[in-house]
Amino acid sequence: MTTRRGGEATEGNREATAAGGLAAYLAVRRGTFELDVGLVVPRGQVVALLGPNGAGKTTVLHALAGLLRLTDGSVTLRGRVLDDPGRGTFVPPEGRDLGMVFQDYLLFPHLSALDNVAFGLRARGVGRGAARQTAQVWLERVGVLEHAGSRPGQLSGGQAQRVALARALATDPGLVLLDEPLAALDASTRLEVRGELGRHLREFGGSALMVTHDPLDAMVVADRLVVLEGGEVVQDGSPTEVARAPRTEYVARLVGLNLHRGRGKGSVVRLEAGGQLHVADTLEGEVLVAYPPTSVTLHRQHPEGSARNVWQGRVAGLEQHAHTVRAQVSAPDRPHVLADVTPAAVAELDLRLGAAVWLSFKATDTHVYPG
Ligand SMILES: Nc1ncnc2c1ncn2[C@@H]1O[C@H](COP(=O)(O)OP(=O)(O)OP(=O)(O)O)[C@@H](O)[C@H]1O
Repeated sequence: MTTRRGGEATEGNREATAAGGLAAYLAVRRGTFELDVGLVVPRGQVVALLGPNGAGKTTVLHALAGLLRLTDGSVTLRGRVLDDPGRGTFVPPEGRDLGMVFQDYLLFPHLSALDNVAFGLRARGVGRGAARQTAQVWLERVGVLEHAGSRPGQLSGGQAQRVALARALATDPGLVLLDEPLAALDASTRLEVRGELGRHLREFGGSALMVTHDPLDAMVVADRLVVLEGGEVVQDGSPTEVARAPRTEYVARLVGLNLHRGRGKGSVVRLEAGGQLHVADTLEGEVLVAYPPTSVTLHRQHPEGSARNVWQGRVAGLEQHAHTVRAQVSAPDRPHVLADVTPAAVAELDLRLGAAVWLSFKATDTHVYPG
């Protein structure tokens, strides 16, 4: 084990052990892919793990669950070492103090909802009566007690999801792992379950880690977002921090902002992709500049007015987003810019792929922060 890795793990361990949570340093090699992630989740905290396809989210879950062995690093939960290849420690999945709500981790079809929830407790040696009693409490807590006697086949998606959550939490695990727990639900059920999920995960008494592709699920359910790209953590912060100051193009798209990298000097930022921006905050050196697509206006002629950032490009993409149209404007030696316009403006400006347009936005609509 390298010193750096050992050092990080020890520091994380100390923090999370004090709070009874999860401290992990995960190094996993799978063919050419390398995961290299430090993760501390105190008890009572819900972390959403986000990232593009192939970023390593499932690898993290599987490594924590013991379904995949670490190449290097360690996993400590509630002060107990679960995995540490350097010391030859490995606790198999069934010996870990975990609850799982995986997309493919289905309820047992032949058992009632009550027996599904009681199953995990029975497997941990709890007597039949006590297990069923605890299961009942949990079904009530997640709001599906009236379906206690139903088999999974008789439950709706939302009800089955609640039973799966009750099953995962009933054993009082130190950590619950969730893999896209809301993905299979229809829009209105999702809205309802999304609101409750965060509360249950914060209140059950352990740490929670949820993989999701949906930024809204992450923002509403989680206290903290951890974003992975290429097997590494590229951003870690509260939903508000991440939404306000994305650090990569992927995160910027996720939270719906334009993001450019550049070098600040006074109130001007010279952009890496070419050109320069006028900004309101002055920051010297490597910076990131973010601004919302709603602040960008498109014109057919060179615009009049006070906006300081103006250049010409061509429409390179048009996408319908609820009640607006998101246009991508590209120009040689300039960064791509997203602009939200109304369908009426699309018609009025005769916006179509390849059309020449001027874009403009104000210096005061930009947010500049260290890059
Ligand atoms: N069995 C395997 N053998 C070798 N490489 C693998 C294996 N499974 C996954 N990988 C590689 O590991 C990387 C991370 O995969 P992982 O499934 O963890 O990503 P993910 O973030 O969960 O992606 P998605 O959002 O698509 O589910 C990918 O590049 C993938 O090609």
